[in-house]
Amino acid sequence: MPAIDVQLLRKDFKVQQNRGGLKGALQDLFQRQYKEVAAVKDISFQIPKGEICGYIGENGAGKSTTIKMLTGILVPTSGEIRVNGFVPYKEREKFVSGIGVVFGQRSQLWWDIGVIESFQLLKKVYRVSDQDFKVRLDELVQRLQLEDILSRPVRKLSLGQRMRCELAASLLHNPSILFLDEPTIGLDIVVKTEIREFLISMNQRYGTTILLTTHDLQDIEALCSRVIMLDDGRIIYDGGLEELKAKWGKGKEVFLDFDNPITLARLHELTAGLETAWELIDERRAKVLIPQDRVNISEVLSRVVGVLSIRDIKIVEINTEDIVREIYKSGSSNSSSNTGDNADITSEKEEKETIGHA
Ligand SMILES: Nc1ncnc2c1ncn2[C@@H]1O[C@H](COP(=O)(O)OP(=O)(O)OP(=O)(O)O)[C@@H](O)[C@H]1O
Repeated sequence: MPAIDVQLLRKDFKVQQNRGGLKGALQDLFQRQYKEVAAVKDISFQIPKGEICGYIGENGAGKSTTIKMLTGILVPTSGEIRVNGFVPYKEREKFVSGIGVVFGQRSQLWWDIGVIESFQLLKKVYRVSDQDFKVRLDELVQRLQLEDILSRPVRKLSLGQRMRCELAASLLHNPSILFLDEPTIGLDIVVKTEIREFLISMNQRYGTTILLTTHDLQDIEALCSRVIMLDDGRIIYDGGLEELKAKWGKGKEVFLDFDNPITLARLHELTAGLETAWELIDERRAKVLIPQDRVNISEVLSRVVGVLSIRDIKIVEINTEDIVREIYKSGSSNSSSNTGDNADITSEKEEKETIGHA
């Protein structure tokens, strides 16, 4: 039995429509008009036990709506869901004892009381025995370094401290499935890394199944062996991260610094017959885009390096951000949610280069 089994899952929302102008407002007062918005459109997927799966897509793609249905907060319009064998919005008590949920933007902890008191309340809610609670708490306190913050009220914690407490809270009852909605949002890189390491250790130690939505593709790279990508309520990719890269990736970009001035014509001449795209950066520097599936990178390099004197070489793998952006562009060409505004992603690209020297 898979941990999560979703068949033709759909959620339509009824949204109130406003007619314009005074006349429209008056009409609205007496007779409301509604339209249906399909947030999730008949999607199907299975997640086996012990898998960490990334659930990604642009704003408004339907990620949170799916998570809400999977955790029983929303009732689907149609379709089937089984999580741990349960229908999430039925059999609530049995169902919730097997899952943990963290919404990065919302807290499950009580704001004004000490963290430990929140934990004790959750112990009661989930009916965890004294002994299990102690063992579990000790482990979580140690792994998430909560020792010094346990007695503080949540409102006095930093975001990173709060998120570590949220994770502990979601795991106190030892659930086998963890749903995380943007768990690293707003956190600095150190805390992000700690949280990723913690999640990997939980997964390895207890076989915890994790479904994670994130806009942070580094989360995906660090954690997920599988990615489900949603666009406008539909799944447009479901598979491994490596296949995603191989399928959609454009290849490698190589930056070359030459000892002497160089021309485009000379570079084209040297790589004649190979499908490469050269660009001059300045008179001694050039970059070349090499499509991985069609051209062998060492062939290109040997033709150039053997002839011209090279000061430095930098190889940049077209990273997942770019690939995902490509997918968004092609996958959502009919979607109104695609803004095409990816400037911030582009600017990050250079920082995440993998640098190799030939
Ligand atoms: N309660 C609701 N009533 C009406 N429409 C809703 C409701 N919740 C979500 N929607 C709509 O459903 C669509 C999917 O929203 P959802 O929040 O699931 O997207 P998302 O992928 O989680 O986006 P984000 O990354 O911004 O959180 C959007 O068009 C949204 O406006």
